[in-house]
Amino acid sequence: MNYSRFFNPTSLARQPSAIRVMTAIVASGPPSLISMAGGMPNADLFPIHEASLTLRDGSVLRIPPEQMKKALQYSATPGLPELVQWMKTLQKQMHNPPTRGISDPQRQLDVLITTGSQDGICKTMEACLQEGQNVLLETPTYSGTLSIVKPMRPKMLGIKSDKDGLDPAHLREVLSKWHPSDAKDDSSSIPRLLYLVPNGGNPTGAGLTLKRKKEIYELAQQYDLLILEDDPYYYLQFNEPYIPSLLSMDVDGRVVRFDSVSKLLSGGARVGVVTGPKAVLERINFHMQASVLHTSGLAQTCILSVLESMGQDGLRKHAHTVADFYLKQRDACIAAVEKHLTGLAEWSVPSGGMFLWIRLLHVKDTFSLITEKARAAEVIFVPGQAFMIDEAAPSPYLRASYSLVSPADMDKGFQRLADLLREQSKE
Ligand SMILES: Cc1ncc(COP(=O)(O)O)c(CNc2cc3ccccc3n(O)c2=O)c1O
Repeated sequence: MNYSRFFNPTSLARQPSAIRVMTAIVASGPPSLISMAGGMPNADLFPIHEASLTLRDGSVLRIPPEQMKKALQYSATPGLPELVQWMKTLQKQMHNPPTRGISDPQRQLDVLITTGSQDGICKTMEACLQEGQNVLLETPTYSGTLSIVKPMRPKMLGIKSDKDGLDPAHLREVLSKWHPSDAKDDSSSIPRLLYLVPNGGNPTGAGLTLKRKKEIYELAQQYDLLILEDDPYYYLQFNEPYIPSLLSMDVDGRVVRFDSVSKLLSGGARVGVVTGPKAVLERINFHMQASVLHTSGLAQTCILSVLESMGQDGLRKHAHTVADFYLKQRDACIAAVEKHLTGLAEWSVPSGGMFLWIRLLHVKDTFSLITEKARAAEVIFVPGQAFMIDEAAPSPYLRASYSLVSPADMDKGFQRLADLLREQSKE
């Protein structure tokens, strides 16, 4: 793999920050090392001395003084070593990535803690994209990624998707404009990056089938694409066994995977996990050294304490409990739309995640309906335009999230939407 072809000049210009290099040396040095290098504050002066976390099951996790000192002090950019190691073990267990132990230092698998997977995606896009460059994005897709990508003004090539996720046939059709050999020509306009959400799609709730993942991976090999596998809903798949990830089939080191603790443990802790080839994670690491230095040590420590108390099996058990909750919520949501929107809208039943993607049958564009009339009727959704590459184009879609609302309120909410649609059709 020639990774340099994926990075823009700004990313290639990034070098290790001197301060972060010193921090790493101090952290790994012998106790006899006398360091007057890092401008670190004296942690003995920090007012927070220790903490305890009471979990819902009544157990109490202690963060003792020595661990609290580390949590409150500056720490390594890639993440607290113990948390990085925990995540490496989890990724091995869940995905068994083929690049885990390979000798090639560029392709060898690595793990990095970011401030939410959002920041991992952001820094990866900021390392790779250039104005006017072709980039492949599933469509519709996560509005947060579109807000990262659009200001960089690449040429966004939307790849169609359906209830089974991104359509490999359309990906093949779009790529057929080039020849695989163009990937060896630096001056070629051939796309180099593919972004997708494989499970519990946002906004669609769609899940990529294994067959499609294999086809997508083969196309990525043929055209030398880097695949950004944005997968915060992996553990919110409603069917088991989980469909194997693209990371699990990544023999080349071309998959950069984004996981998140947001849907299982805490969204506000802002802890994400990037897993992928060292050559790519190094670029993100250098960018973090210049931006945030590292993700909050306190947040990482709290998450690590919970994970260590759960263990890998406990986390999977917790994930099943969470997925079961969202499955019940999904079923209540489907019951409500079947009751109120049959004949007025159409939808596919989500295979994971927390979103239902609804197409209104007699509405050209949902934007004003939702932001004005639905709001007045005291029910709110997200208009489809938010998930489109061309946000100016009318969209008959809306995204409903069933994560927070009770089944009774879902029923009321869709009743209000149905009344609105019937009112509108009389106009
Ligand atoms: C596909 C995909 N990739 C990455 C992320 C970011 O996850 P994180 O940074 O690891 O927490 C997300 C989070 N999506 C949303 C978050 C959110 C937060 C407050 C309010 C609304 C929100 N809505 O609507 C969302 O869709 C996602 O869906």
